[in-house]
Amino acid sequence: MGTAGDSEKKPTVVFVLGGPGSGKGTQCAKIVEHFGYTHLSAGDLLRAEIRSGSENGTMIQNMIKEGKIVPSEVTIKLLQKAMQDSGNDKFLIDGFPRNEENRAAFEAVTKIEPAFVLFFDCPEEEMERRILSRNQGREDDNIETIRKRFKVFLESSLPVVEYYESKGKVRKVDAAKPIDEVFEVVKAIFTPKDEKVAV
Ligand SMILES: Nc1ncnc2c1ncn2[C@@H]1O[C@H](COP(=O)(O)OP(=O)(O)OP(=O)(O)O)[C@@H](O)[C@H]1O
Ligand SMILES: Nc1ccn([C@@H]2O[C@H](COP(=O)(O)O)[C@@H](O)[C@H]2O)c(=O)n1
Ligand SMILES: [Mg+2]
Repeated sequence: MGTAGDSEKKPTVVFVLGGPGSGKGTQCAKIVEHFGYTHLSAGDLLRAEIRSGSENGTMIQNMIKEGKIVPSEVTIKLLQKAMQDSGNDKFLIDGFPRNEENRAAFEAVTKIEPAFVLFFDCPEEEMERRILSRNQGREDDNIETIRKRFKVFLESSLPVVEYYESKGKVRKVDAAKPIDEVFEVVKAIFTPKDEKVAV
């Protein structure tokens, strides 16, 4: 991945946002299969950092348990390294930016603007149902932390979506539908205009 001032082409970045349990990871896996992007989940990178025994591990673990947002500096370093290591030039960045600090810091450090923001819109009751039946052993998938995550989403993450909406960059998808129906809509968003079949 290039840095500011490099002549090399900037990577394509799509931010994938939506409430906890809205289906970001599920849909990203399908986009990867069909469109050749590399999927980087900020939450997964933070969890891997805890497992690696890093000096930030305890801080990250405590913040995730509380549903709080880890300082941008930490998350952006992990994202940059994963982008470099991938060898790809197009990325789905899932669960980031989660607040205004994440957004501004990523832009300042990488000088990358997202191509667009894929936003999964889903009612809270449906997201809660999905998380409580997810069974992936996540320490934050308990009702107490889920409620905190919903609060952070409303107060800190939705304003980021609104910021990109004001720039005309948001592609909003109804995420309450079954997985394959959601993906039909997502597929149309990623399919280049000249490849779309007229009906
Ligand atoms: N459209 C859907 N309909 C029903 N269940 C779904 C749908 N999309 C995802 N799920 C299920 O809901 C759960 C949460 O999905 P997923 O992990 O993709 O959400 P997420 O947005 O990445 O959540 P988080 O923000 O907590 O990481 C998973 O068990 C997944 O299989
Ligand atoms: N930009 C981010 C993304 C995530 N976190 C922390 O990880 C938790 C889980 O994130 P998921 O996307 O996997 O649900 C999240 O609740 C935050 O605690 C973060 O700090 N910054
Ligand atoms: Mg996820």
